[in-house]
Amino acid sequence: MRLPERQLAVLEAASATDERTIDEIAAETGLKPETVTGAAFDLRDEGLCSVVETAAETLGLTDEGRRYVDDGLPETRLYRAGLALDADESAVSMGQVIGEADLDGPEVDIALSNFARKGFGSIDSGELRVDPDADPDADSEAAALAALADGETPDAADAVLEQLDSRGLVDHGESVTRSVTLTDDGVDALMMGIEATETVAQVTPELLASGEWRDVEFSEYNVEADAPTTRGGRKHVLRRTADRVKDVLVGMGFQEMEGPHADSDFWINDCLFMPQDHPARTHWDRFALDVDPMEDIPDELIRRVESAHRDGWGTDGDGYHSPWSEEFAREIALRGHTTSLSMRYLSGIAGAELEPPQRYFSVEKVYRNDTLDPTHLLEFFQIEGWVMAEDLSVRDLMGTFEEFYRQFGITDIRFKPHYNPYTEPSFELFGEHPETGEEIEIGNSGVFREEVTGPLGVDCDVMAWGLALERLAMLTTGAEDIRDLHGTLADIEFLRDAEVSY
Ligand SMILES: N[C@@H](Cc1ccccc1)C(=O)O
Repeated sequence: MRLPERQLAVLEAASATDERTIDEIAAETGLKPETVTGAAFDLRDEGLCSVVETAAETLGLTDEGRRYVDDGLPETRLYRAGLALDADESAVSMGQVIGEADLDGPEVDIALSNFARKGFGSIDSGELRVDPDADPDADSEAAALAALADGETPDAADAVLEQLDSRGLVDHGESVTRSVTLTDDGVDALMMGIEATETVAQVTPELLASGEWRDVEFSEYNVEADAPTTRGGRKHVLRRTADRVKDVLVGMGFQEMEGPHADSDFWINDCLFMPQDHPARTHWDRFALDVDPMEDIPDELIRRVESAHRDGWGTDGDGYHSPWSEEFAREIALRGHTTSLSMRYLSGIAGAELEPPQRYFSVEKVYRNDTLDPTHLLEFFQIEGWVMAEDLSVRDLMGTFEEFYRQFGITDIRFKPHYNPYTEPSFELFGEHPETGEEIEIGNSGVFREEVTGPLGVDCDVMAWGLALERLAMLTTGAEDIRDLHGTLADIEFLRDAEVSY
């Protein structure tokens, strides 16, 4: 039997009774591990050996963890800066210690909370004192980080590793170990004697020029060899979710709306029968812009909207009887919802011909002065939509959502009665988070009141909604924190792999 030299070397290094790993064989033969892997697969294909793969969890460091190995843990830097400023003698102002430690951004909070947790000292009324007996050099978390950085298994208690993990410093990976064992055929072949053939891995100009290429044996490509993962650019998962939403809605017969991000309060709120003293319209919730008021709003429409606010419209309700200012209505702000677009289209000023039935949607950005948290961003995307038809009922609304969300594999949405000044009845929508099992709010909806449709000149039913694109993406990707999806804290590893399920 004849075999390429390296296959023969691997065969001779393998054993019929012990599993030998690729690394062991590589060390023994002096071949590179990837060459051994290739040869082992070739031998397996010839039936001369078997290859078994075992996966094991590996621990490494995240970028943040690696940074701390280089620069020191933030709490340790805080402690040392405190010592340098004699904060063991008397308390020193926190700002000064933070400056000396050169801590910035989120690292400040990280430093303070861990400083306190590790008993490095005390913090009281903006002043910091370090405990001279504390010893950051003996810190088990720092030692475990250093071990992980060196690719070693840290000799640390589970609690220490859990702590590092919860600080987001540990990267969990998987490594595959391949082991080779001789088969009976392999043993027989070795006993009968094998001759080595020279193989050539690469064609060279010399081989071609001399014509020698005709006589040599070429090694085969090993398409199973490990290769580094290459990451090309890809569309952001939110953009892919938005594209998918558009496809689904177009498939359901909807047309797309577009319009300004900065709009007059008239379109954002007044048309929606939102009283001018509503909390959402006050300066702390609204991003007001210091620009000229909007001129081009049809005068007759302004009068009709004003009249709905002052005296009511249609059969029930008699308006707010509170002051209504045209000046305020013309002021410009960043839209807090895209229902401003629905108002523009329903009024006809967007140019659409509106005989029922009609269906419109948009997937556009909105702006709210909210507090950032796992489910709130200051800028996010709304999936706005409305259906105009004679005699719509709540079943139509629920059925539309059920059909829409089903396209994303979400079949368990729930409805909760709600209140909006502009719809009656109104419903909030909830979906269950696939990872946490929590019910999260995914949208708000309802049937527009006569006070909204009447002044716009619409005399049939209009049901409408605003759904949160990011929340939909949380349900489809399993992201637990909306800030992992976009913004400065986005999780790049997550974004590289996240798929839009449907
Ligand atoms: N504008 C509402 C959503 C909505 C639109 C249309 C009708 C009802 C509700 C929101 O932002 O929450």
